[in-house]
Amino acid sequence: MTSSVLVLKVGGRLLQQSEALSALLQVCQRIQQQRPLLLVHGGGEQIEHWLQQFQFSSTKVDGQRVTPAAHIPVIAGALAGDLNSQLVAVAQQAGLNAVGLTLAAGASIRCQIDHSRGCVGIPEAADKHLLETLLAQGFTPIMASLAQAADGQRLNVNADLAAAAVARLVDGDLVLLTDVDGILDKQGRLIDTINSQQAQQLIADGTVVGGMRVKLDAALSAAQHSRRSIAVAGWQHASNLLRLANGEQSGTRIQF
Ligand SMILES: Nc1ncnc2c1ncn2[C@@H]1O[C@H](COP(=O)(O)OP(=O)(O)O)[C@@H](O)[C@H]1O
Ligand SMILES: CC(=O)N[C@@H](CCC(=O)OP(=O)(O)O)C(=O)O
Repeated sequence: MTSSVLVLKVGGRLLQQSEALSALLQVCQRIQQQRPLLLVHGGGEQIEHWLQQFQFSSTKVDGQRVTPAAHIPVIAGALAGDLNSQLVAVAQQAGLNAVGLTLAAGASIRCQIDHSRGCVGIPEAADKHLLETLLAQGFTPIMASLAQAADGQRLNVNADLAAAAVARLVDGDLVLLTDVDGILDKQGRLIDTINSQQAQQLIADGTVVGGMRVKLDAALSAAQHSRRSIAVAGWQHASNLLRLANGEQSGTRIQF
């Protein structure tokens, strides 16, 4: 049994699949009996939908959303309001003592502003006191990928980068769950392991693009920093997560 924290990132598409979500959170509840668990979530598709409802058009550059200040109330409503409270509710139904937070809670994560994209944060580990306190008391923090700058400006943060910063903060193992089985090669076959050189090649030759490119960057920097491998795996089969939590292989392992 390991006592290191498991940091699990889930994206917006999982939150639209109620059966898969509740199956996954039941597995989370079993894992939480063995080791501290923390969730970080995104919600890219829901943000897209909410922005359209408010007649805003939105673009991404290299997998990350360009975020004018006028979009922030809508994004905060989607991420920290609707999705976070939904995830907390499902987690509590599964028996977890879940606490909904943003990255800004307890000044856990601080951000530089990515001025090229507007109100977007580049997250860094900052203060672990709040998360360590919650984890030590058996709570399961569930963090929405919304942060703030030093001047209090709220910032939209890519959830994979957010999860990597949180994993660094709590010195945890990082699992990035997504809607595909892992990172696929040009023929659509699952790649078992990727090292730093292979990652650069997969990005340079256009095999890994968009959201998966951000995920691979996040995983690589987390692996290099923690000197541990990082998993990118699918959420479709909740048993995958149990295997990963037990140190077994599932999906793609990003090596340092
Ligand atoms: N080489 C690749 N292997 C797998 N998925 C890829 C690859 N390149 C791009 N993608 C895309 O990345 C998506 C996952 O990233 P993203 O949409 O950001 O998901 P999430 O919401 O889980 O973070 C996949 O659904 C797929 O369309
Ligand atoms: C800056 C940036 O790109 N922020 C993301 C935050 C949500 C996210 O990352 O959601 P998924 O995990 O579902 O992709 C966005 O606005 O889509």
